[in-house]
Amino acid sequence: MDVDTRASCQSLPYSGSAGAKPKMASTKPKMAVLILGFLFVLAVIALITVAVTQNQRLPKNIKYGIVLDAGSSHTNLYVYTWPAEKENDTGVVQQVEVCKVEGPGISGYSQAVQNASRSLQHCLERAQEVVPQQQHQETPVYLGATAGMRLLSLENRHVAMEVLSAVENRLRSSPFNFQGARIITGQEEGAYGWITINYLLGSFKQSGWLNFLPKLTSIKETVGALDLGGASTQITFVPEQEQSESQENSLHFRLYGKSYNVYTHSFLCYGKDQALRMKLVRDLQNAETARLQDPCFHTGYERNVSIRDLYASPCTANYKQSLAFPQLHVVGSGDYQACQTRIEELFNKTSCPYSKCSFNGIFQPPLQGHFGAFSAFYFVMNFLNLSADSSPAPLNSAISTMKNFCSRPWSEVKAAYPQVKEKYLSEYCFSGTYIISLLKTGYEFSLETWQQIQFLGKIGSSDAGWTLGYMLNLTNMIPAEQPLMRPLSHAGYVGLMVLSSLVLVGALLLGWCIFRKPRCLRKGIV
Ligand SMILES: O=P(O)(O)OP(=O)(O)OP(=O)(O)OC[C@H]1O[C@@H](n2cnc3c(O)ncnc32)[C@H](O)[C@@H]1O
Ligand SMILES: [Ca+2]
Repeated sequence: MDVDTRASCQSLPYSGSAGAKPKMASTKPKMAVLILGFLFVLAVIALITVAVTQNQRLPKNIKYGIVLDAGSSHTNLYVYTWPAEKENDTGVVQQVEVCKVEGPGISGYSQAVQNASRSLQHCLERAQEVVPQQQHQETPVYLGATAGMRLLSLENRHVAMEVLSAVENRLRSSPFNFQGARIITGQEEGAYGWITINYLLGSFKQSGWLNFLPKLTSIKETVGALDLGGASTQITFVPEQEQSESQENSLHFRLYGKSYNVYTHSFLCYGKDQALRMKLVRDLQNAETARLQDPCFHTGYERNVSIRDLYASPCTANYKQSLAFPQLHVVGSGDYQACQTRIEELFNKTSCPYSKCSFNGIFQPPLQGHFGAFSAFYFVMNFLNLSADSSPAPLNSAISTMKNFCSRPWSEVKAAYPQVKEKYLSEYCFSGTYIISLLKTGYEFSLETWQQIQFLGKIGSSDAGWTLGYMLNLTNMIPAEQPLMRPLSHAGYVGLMVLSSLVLVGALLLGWCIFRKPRCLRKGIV
């Protein structure tokens, strides 16, 4: 049968006999339904339009922040960025730039203070390129100096302040919003490192779409932080026992609506450069000649060390003795076991005034949970291929790797890694052995708990370190209480609005078809 599709779905035309009056009573409700239906469809269209247009994302307002990490070995400048409207969310701040300042750390400029400020020039220019010009003035810049400056301050407070004010003047004259340059404490360094990695790993997040039911959301465990610098090392974690035996090692935080009792300790002089100095000074005590055979360097490796420089640090000053020779001639013998024995003498385990200590009589509660180990922990273990992504090589294989690496002659090592800086390459045997001793003997990681350590350099695009946590704290970006959040995301909200509107339209059409039975649905027409 041929059907005229154009006419088939129209309402039935009036078909009474000529001259008969139309039935007004039956058309009135029809009209009312039509008008109501029309208004309903209009309302649904308006609803969808409002959902889509009104709830549209505004163009992103990006903010920037700059932190300079004035470490003992060198200075790094970090540029962070985050969307302004989300600044209280966890995990939204990202590192977009790291610039390594040429030359030594600022504490190395004690003899030529103005050079410390000049050294920052290149990285400040780089930051001016990364941050859009119209935002320079509103972008905060902070400088935090760590163990190198702590040591210089102990040695000569006046010179340390001179260095600090020279870099401060340089930062003040930059187009950014200078917020301060100071020496941070070891406690702060440990705490901010812990905040950084847990912020980046999302450990503070107690969210999910069930935000409004906090009891049901899972609260993640935090991860401990292990930082190894050139002049100090930090250990920070949440112990099982809430009560601490030593107040100076305990910190309390309230972050995103949860309280944390954190243990932290910073060992000044136990960064890897100062630890090497302390070891050499101890070795020197028994030396009769200027030649020192050192098992922590490869056979065939030789290095001259100035005696004056060696004793110039507060870490070694107590061992000062007058020697007949101005230089120490270090000759490598590449023996892991002997090296480890010498290094372990640096950890005094003889007395502990608490129920439990790490070393040097410092309180440390039993290790708890997973740990992220960064800075030199990562540089060294990564070079030695001992920093697998998920869990590290077992302690025993780390030890055999070290035995094997230390025993390789220097000529062979140098030829195998021509692209690696000689200063770093020559010290990987010492550094790897030191890391194992510090973790195993110092902090008492066992074969089992060693597996809980993850050596990490970056988390996402951000370096693991104290700088991000420092900035988050100073810009008040970590709220004490969980910020109120909408139960649905933007996309979820728009989707749900559109879906409900479509369901309403569908229901209306279906109702129309069933109850009004337009001609098209009548038997014989379709
Ligand atoms: O925290 P402080 O103690 O002030 O020191 P820092 O901040 O300068 O210390 P880093 O973490 O930057 O570096 C720690 C040590 O690792 C060394 N280092 C840096 N990059 C390295 C690499 O690629 N391989 C080996 N060692 C490296 C560096 O010279 C330091 O001795
Ligand atoms: Ca550091």
